Amino acid sequence: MRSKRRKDERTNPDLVAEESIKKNADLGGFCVDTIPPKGRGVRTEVHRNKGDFLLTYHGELITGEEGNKRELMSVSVFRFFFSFKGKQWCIDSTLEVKSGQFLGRLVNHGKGKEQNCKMKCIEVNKKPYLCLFAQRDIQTGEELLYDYGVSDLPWKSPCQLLTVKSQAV
Ligand SMILES: C[S@@+](CC[C@H](N)C(=O)[O-])C[C@H]1O[C@@H](n2cnc3c(N)ncnc32)[C@H](O)[C@@H]1O
Repeated sequence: MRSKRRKDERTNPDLVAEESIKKNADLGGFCVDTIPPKGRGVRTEVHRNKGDFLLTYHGELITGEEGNKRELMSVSVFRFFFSFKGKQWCIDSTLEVKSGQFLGRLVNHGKGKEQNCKMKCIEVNKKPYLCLFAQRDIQTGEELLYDYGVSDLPWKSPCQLLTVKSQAV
């Protein structure tokens, strides 16, 4: 009975995520790569099974209101807004010095067929944490991609495309 429980703890993705959060360290087996035109991105160095816990979106947990104030002062692509228990929250992962060794913040956006993982909020010690889980099996070397869930992605707007085009001429 006890050994079955231990096995469940090793394989239950939510418990693996909780352990990683408590250890304050990423799981191994991921690497950062430069993936034009996205900049840095994260690849898995080992095969991942559907449902596996992958990485946390590490950063400073602040209220949504505080996150909006910071956005007004300086826009950052490293602020993740979400709701938890009826309140708006933000994880601010802007500072490389504080969050730089954690790779979840570097995972790029992908939608539809290219998306292979999903961000989920889990509660640990009454606090919300954002965690990425595999949405399907992910092959060794694949880039991790999840849907940011935002409609106005700046690099997709016509304005941005025009700028890129005029620079290239
Ligand atoms: C949270 S950061 C991800 C890490 C980032 N690529 C870097 O090098 O620091 C989000 C930013 O990555 C870039 N990005 C993410 N997904 C992208 C995509 N599918 N196509 C182009 N750029 C993307 C955009 O510049 C976006 O503002």
